[in-house]
Amino acid sequence: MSAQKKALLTGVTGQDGSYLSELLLEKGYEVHGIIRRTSTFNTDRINHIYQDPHLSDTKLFLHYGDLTDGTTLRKIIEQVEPDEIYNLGAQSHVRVSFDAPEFTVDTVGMGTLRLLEALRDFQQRTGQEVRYYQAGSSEMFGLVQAVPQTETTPFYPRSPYACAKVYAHWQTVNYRESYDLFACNGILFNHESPRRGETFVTRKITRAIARIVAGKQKKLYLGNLDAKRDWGYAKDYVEAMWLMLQQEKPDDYVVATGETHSVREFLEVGFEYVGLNWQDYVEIDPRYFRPAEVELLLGDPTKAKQQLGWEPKVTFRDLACIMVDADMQALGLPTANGNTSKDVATLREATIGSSWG
Ligand SMILES: Nc1nc2c(ncn2[C@@H]2O[C@H](COP(=O)(O)OP(=O)(O)O[C@H]3O[C@H](CO)[C@@H](O)[C@H](O)[C@@H]3O)[C@@H](O)[C@H]2O)c(=O)[nH]1
Repeated sequence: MSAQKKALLTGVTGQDGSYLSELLLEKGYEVHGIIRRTSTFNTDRINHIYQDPHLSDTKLFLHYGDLTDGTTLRKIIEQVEPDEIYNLGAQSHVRVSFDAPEFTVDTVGMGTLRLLEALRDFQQRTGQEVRYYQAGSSEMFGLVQAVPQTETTPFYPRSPYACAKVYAHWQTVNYRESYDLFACNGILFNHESPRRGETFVTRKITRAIARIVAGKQKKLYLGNLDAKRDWGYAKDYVEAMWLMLQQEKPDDYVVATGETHSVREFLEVGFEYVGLNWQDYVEIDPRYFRPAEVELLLGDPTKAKQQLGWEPKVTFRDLACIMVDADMQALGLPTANGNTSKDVATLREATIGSSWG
């Protein structure tokens, strides 16, 4: 292993990729991210940590590639020789996965297999250990089998996205057991932040609140308000990813807060925070319903707490308020009273992030 650790991330331009890159850079890593070529810039979330690669102290490097392109993944691994790989890339929108199932499964399912194969070959050929983190999802639990959900709760996926995540999960377990790879699955429950893509429900709500306050929007159209999620703060969650790869043995962990709240409750907290009544603004549009819905997610993070020493730090209410404040600030509005200004200051840097879908 080189003196300075090197990490390779897929999904580096996403919410989690940007927070994880910051964390790894703080820890002295050299960070390599794989980005997709797009006709418009897609690096908003990492622009603040990106430096000109010609500078001698550059620590963040970007490589063009894609989870659908195994040859390039191999080339990048050969070139970077990473100590750790974090597979965060995906078509990650559950609703969109019903519209684009093949693409979703190709990136999420086959993409994971391509990466694991490339990693296995590299490790076997060079003898260098590469630790692997697989971004698993609480969506894998799908139709409720038991609550709270733990590492041993059976999966019952309810979307093309979730089916592909289950496939990726078991491939990761299989590669660990078959080839003695240090490969971990993080089963992460929903995690949000001001960098969340605008089409996920929390950010859709907080962005709409700010736009309503600014007079730029009159209505907010949503789907199922009864769905319940275990919502945590993304910055807390990337720490758990890193911790998993620092253990003596590879294993799988649930990462969650242990609390569940409905979409309706998120609306209540967010609108109330700016002194508005959500019922005056929200309308239901069936286009946002899903062919099959996951009604209830509630995780039990006991194993992560005990074995990783990991704790979620941001509560449900604080999370909603942090996100509202950040969206207010992005529109040049004063933030509402009562929020922790430290969090807003830390988060102001990146109220961006457009995920399509
Ligand atoms: N996106 C969206 N969701 C809505 C809306 N109205 C209601 N919802 C409901 O809000 C819940 C949360 O939806 P999302 O924020 O889109 O997230 P998700 O489907 O739970 O998936 C997210 O979390 C997973 C981990 O559990 C991740 O794996 C996945 O990639 C994604 O980040 C779902 O039950 C959805 O039906 C809407 O207008 N838009």
